[in-house]
Amino acid sequence: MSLPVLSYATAHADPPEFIRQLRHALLTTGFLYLSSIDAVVPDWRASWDAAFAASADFFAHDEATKVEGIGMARSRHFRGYSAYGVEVTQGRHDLREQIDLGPDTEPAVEYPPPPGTRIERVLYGPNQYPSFVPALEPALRHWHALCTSISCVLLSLLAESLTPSPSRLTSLFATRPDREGEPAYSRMKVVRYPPVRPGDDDEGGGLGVGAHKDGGGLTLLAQDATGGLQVQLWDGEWVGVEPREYELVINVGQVVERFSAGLYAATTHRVLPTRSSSARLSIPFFFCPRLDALVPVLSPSDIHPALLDEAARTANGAEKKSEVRQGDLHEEVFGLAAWRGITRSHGDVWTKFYGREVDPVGGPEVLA
Ligand SMILES: O=C(O)CCC(=O)C(=O)O
Ligand SMILES: [Fe+2]
Repeated sequence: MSLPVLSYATAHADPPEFIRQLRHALLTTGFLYLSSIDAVVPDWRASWDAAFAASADFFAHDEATKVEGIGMARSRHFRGYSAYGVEVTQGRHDLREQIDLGPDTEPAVEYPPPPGTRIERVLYGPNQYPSFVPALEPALRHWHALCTSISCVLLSLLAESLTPSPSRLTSLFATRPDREGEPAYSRMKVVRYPPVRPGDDDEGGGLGVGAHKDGGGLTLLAQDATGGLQVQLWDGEWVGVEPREYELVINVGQVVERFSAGLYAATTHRVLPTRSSSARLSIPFFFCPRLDALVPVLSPSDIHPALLDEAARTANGAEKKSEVRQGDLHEEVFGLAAWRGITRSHGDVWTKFYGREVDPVGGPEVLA
C-alpha cells in the first residue's frame, strides 16, 4: 500500500477538496506526502537544499568538535547536539546523531528555577548554532519559519475538517499577547543515521529510532533519498515511507489524537538502521501547542456528523494496531507531557541541570 499524496497547491486553490482528501488520509494511513509546495513557496527547493547541505557540513565534523561546540549538555533548555547512540526511545538507544532545536527565545525562567516555578517553562530558551558552520544558523532558522507557516495552514484545514469550532484547536498554538516569550513550542531536529556498524543491530534489534507516536500536533518531515522510515498500518503491517524529492511527509501526533477523541490517531512509526553505504539525513519538524495549553477532547456533538460516519465506515469495527503503548497525554498542560518526553530521552541533561531535588515530574526513569 502506498501513502496518499496531497497537493499543497490544492490546499490553497480548493480548500474543500483538500479537506476531503485530508480526512481520508488521516482516517486510514495517518501519514501522507505533501507535494507541490514549490507552487506556493517560491524558494522551497533552494531552502530545502540549503538546509540539507549545511546539515551535512555540520555532521562531517568530528564528534569532539560537535560535542564541545554545541553539545546538549551545554543547554539547560535541552537544545543542541547529541552524539550517536545518546538519545533514548522506549528505553533503547537510537542509532542516530542529531541537533535539537526549538523556538528561539530568551529563557522564560531564571536558573536555578525559583521554588514554585512550573518546571516545563524552563524548556523555553535559545538554540545553539555552530560557529564552525556559519551557514547552518540562517538555513535552519528559515526552515523552521517555513515549516511553521505550512503547519499553520495545515492545522487550520485539519481543524475545519473535524469540527465547526476549529479555533478550539488552532488557539492552542497561538501566542498569548501577555506571554510573547512563550510561543508555540515547535521542536525541530536535524538527524543523521549513519550506516550500521557491526554489532549495532544484531541481537539487540537496534533501530535508527525505535517505534513511537509523535507527541505534538503535526509533524513535517523532510528526508533525503536514502529511505528507512516505516509506518505501522491498521493491521499492524510495517510499510516503508519511500523518499519523494522536495515533498514533506506529514503525520499527526498525540495532541491531534487527543483533541479529535482518537478519530485522527497518531500513527506508530520507526526508522530502520541505515543499510546503504552512506548516511541518511532527515529534518523532522514537530508543530506543537504552547507549553501552557490544555488540550481539550472534542465530544461527539462537537464533531462534524459526516466525519463520524466516515470514520465508522473506514474502521469497520477494527482497532488500529500499534507496537507502542497508549498515549502520554493526560488532563494536564501540554508542557508536562513535553517535559516528561524530553527528560526521558536526555536523562544526562536532566541530571546535570535539574534532578529530583528540583523536579518532581520528569527524569529518565519516569514512564507515561
Ligand atoms: O527521521 C525520520 O525519518 C523520522 C524521525 C522520527 O520519527 C522522530 O524523530 O520522531
Ligand atoms: Fe517520529
